[in-house]
Amino acid sequence: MLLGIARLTTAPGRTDNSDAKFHSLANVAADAIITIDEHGTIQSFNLCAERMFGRSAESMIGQKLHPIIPERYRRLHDDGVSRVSRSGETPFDGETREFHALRKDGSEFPIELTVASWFGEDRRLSFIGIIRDITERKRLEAELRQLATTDPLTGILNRRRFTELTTQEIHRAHRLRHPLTLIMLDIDWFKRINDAFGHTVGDRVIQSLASACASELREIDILGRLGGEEFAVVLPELGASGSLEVAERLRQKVEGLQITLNDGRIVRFTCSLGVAVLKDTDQSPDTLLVRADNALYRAKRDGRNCVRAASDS
Ligand SMILES: Nc1nc2c(ncn2[C@@H]2O[C@H](COP(=O)(O)OP(=O)(O)OP(=O)(O)O)[C@@H](O)[C@H]2O)c(=O)[nH]1
Repeated sequence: MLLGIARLTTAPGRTDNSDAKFHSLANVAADAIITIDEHGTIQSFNLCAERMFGRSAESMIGQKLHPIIPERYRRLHDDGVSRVSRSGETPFDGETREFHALRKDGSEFPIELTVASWFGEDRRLSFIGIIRDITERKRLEAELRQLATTDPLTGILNRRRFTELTTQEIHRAHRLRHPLTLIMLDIDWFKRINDAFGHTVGDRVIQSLASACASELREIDILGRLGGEEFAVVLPELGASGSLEVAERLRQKVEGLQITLNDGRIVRFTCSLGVAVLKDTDQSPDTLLVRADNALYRAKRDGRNCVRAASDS
């Protein structure tokens, strides 16, 4: 749109002053607007750019853009400007892309940049960059991603994200012909804990179990809360015996946990675990989860606070 200013036709009987129009528009714009010549030298730097980068127009006009570009991208920028100037082709014209920019205090922030270019009356190429600070948008995106993937009570993966990552791991294990196992874990007599001590204490039990399990697992393991007092762990690269050992370690760890209430009472709890090994026929987490759930059911039936393997593991 701003590019069009240079080409605006003027109503009959009125004189045009494109420069004045450009500057008055640029200075009320909510985005930073910077123009550079074919050598990458700044020609104009609007008020919003001054605020965004913490630099005055006076100090920037006549300089290169380097002070507002993080050092690692400067070379790339210079090469891009000289390539475009040489060829006269402007591949990003009108496109909006995301980059990082630099404030005077050295802090980096994400921006969205739209570039347009035009040939002046002297046939020289100029560029205009419209820059939007997208820090807030990025923060909200990260927050949304966090909400969509984690369980708010424990901070571990929610069922949806656990299923997504497990699906990826299953495909990887099949492709590489590597082992993979899944453990299902369920707190024993959890309803009694809620009934005896209240929901808030029940929540603390769930939280302490989640963080205890997370601390026992490797970086590559996937821990998720499937719902209520039910959890699952995927152990890539581990076969039946290795995962039975991990499950037994988790069982002992949970058995050793305790929560001290304000009145000094101590709450202890246990969990039951079911282990299933990935088979060639498992194409999604569903069938693996069913076998682990059957093993978990046997652990409950066999008196709880124990580990059982799926019959074919
Ligand atoms: N405090 C709390 N309780 C929950 C939450 N989600 C589910 N529950 C409770 O978890 C309890 C699950 O009880 P059951 O499925 O009967 O199982 P259990 O009492 O653990 O018995 P077993 O699994 O057979 O050992 C129910 O009372 C639910 O209300 C939660 O987020 N917080």
